[in-house]
Amino acid sequence: MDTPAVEVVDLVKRYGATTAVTGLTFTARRGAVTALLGPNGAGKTSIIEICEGFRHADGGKVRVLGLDPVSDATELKPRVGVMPQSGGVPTGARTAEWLRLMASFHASPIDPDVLLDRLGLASAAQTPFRRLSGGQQQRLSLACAVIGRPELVFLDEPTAGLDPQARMAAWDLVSALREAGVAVILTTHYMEEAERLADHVVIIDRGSVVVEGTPAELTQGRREVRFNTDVPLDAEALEAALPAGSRVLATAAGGRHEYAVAADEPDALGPEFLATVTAWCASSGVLAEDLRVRRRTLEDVFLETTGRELRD
Ligand SMILES: Nc1ncnc2c1ncn2[C@@H]1O[C@H](COP(=O)(O)OP(=O)(O)OP(=O)(O)O)[C@@H](O)[C@H]1O
Repeated sequence: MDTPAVEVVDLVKRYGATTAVTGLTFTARRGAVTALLGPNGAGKTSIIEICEGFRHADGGKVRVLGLDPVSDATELKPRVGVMPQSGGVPTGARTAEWLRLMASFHASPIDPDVLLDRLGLASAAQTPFRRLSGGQQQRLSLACAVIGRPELVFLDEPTAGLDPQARMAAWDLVSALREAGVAVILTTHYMEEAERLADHVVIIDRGSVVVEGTPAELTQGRREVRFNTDVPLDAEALEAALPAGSRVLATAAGGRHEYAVAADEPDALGPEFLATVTAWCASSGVLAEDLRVRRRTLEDVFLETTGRELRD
């Protein structure tokens, strides 16, 4: 049981001329939720599908529960739960019937009726897959991934498109799996989801890890000063007055000029830093309104490490 749930070392994946994963390394612990975050096209699905044994790597090492996902696929299959992004359920299959069939392939499955109830699918038990709403189809896929009580489950965007109630139910299920000692590898575009569920967050951009840690480690000590003014400021001059590595982000909205000022290092934004900002404003004859020091969220860290420009 000492081997990690997933160990990825120097992973490389190419599609023709595109290198989607460029020497990526991370480890996911057993009994923990590991979230892979990244902008569109960062390489998350490629990594997950290689770990699931659905795609071949072009370089590096991947071990899942200590085994090779391709050559040990038969041994891994009953121990690993997979939630396919596009359902994987025949269109005519009825919800409960399909889940019972999936349960029959496992030695000690979760009771299908309990799972249907838990995921709010009891009223759709007799409905064929094609008549389920998108959110119901998504929840049935999630149920299929966990029905066999896997040691490890891969969830690729499990709550994409779910309404808030269904998302909550999915979060409760993921938390319950973790409590039961299951390792969960999750991709998501919802930062709140990662912040709530993940023990470890790996932020990926352009096929490599840009930063990783617990949500607390990634956000701890990281603060920013926000304020707005009715006249534009010389942001470069403010930046020059602050300790090296500080950044001033300016945006204009509703006739106001808004500023977010951040320090480079965690804990660098203290009382003196704040005093420097307000003194600079005073010397420029500018009143900083709605001034506040706020803790930065995982979303702030994500945008800072992966940039703000749109991806393809
Ligand atoms: N089968 C394929 N053939 C060619 N290129 C592909 C293929 N699958 C993925 N890619 C490319 O590899 C890169 C990584 O894609 P991937 O789907 O792994 O990213 P992702 O992080 O999961 O993105 P998203 O958040 O949009 O789901 C992208 O540039 C994508 O266009």
